[in-house]
Amino acid sequence: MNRPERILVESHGPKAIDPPRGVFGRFWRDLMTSGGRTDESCPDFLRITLLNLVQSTGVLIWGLFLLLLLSGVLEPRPGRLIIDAAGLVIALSVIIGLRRGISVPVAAHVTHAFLFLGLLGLSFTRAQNPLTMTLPLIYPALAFLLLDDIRRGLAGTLLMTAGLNILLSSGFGPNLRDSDMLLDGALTITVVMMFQAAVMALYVHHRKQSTSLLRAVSVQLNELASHDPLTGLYNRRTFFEVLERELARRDEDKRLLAFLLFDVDHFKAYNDTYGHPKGDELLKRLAGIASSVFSRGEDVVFRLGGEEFGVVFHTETPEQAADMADRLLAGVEAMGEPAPSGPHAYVTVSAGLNLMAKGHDTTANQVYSRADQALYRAKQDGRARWCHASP
Ligand SMILES: Nc1nc2c(ncn2[C@@H]2O[C@H](COP(=O)(O)OP(=O)(O)OP(=O)(O)O)[C@@H](O)[C@H]2O)c(=O)[nH]1
Repeated sequence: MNRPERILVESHGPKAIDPPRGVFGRFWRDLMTSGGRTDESCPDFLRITLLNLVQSTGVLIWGLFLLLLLSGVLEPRPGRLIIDAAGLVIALSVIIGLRRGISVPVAAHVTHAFLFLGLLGLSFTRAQNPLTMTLPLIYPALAFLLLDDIRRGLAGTLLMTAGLNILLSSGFGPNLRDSDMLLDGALTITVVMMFQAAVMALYVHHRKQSTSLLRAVSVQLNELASHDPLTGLYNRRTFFEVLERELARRDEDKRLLAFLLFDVDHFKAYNDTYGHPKGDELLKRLAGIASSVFSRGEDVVFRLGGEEFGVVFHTETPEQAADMADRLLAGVEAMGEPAPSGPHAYVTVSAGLNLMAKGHDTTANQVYSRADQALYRAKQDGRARWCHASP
């Protein structure tokens, strides 16, 4: 079967989203969708939402610290103030940047780097606090989701695990004098992180599987939407897409663009005489004959409906196009299928040939309709013949 170079059947459209209720609901939606720049149909929606979530939590935490530092509840040491201000500026920059459309990977890398350094810094400075020791446990999952990359997620996990184990064994961490607790702590962190890594790997594996399943389904849907199920040829819908594309690039090509429309003669009588299943069989055989006559890479054969077929092809000269039409008609007759009625012994087809002159036939509809008029003339003139579309 002939194939056009590229046929895409796409369908998209944003999903309807319930309008958020209340001032807080609207604020939250506005924050998470980067000021309405994204919605659930956006491929990076989850990642952008996560980035907004991490960074808005950052704004809250850094803001609270700033208040505590400025109000004197916490000692406002210059180092603390600098780190706090930097955290606040980065968190706000990422949130505003996402609203303005900065690239998601950039926002993700900035967030990830800050998270990594922050958690590592916390582990060093607050290692005595058991709660701090649990914070890095959330790191691998966040790193993985933010970077959307299993290799980096795993590398980060290993780094963090190694770092924490070195920390613990070098004298930081809770119950430092109790070597059993030390070992327990290191083991727990290692096991938990490895478990997270395993879960991530599993998740990625399943996601890959479902992605390839989705791809296969979409290929099948594309096939169904673009092909005629009886003959396996491209259908009418694809015909118009292909023809529009060929018309658009006609000027770049020195060759002639041609369209041959053909239709079985007395097909109703054939069905009535031999039965509908035999009629179907005949249509399939005709599809095979047309595909073998028009078998060059760029030739495309379509079933346009009922017993009507079309071929879009290129030729060097009008004579060559006429020769192709002759070969198709002769090929059908040579099949030797007994005709149900009419003057011909065997089943025949009639056709209209439209050589799309440059400057004429600017739309696929015009091309089709002029070929259809030529086909009509061929039928009027006694069938089993083809006519040129009048210029
Ligand atoms: N077996 C079969 N018949 C079909 C199919 N689609 C359309 N037909 C039949 O094709 C016949 C077309 O009849 P007409 O339009 O009168 O054309 P015709 O009998 O070929 O007459 P001319 O084209 O003037 O020679 C109708 O009887 C349709 O039922 C199909 O998929 N399978």
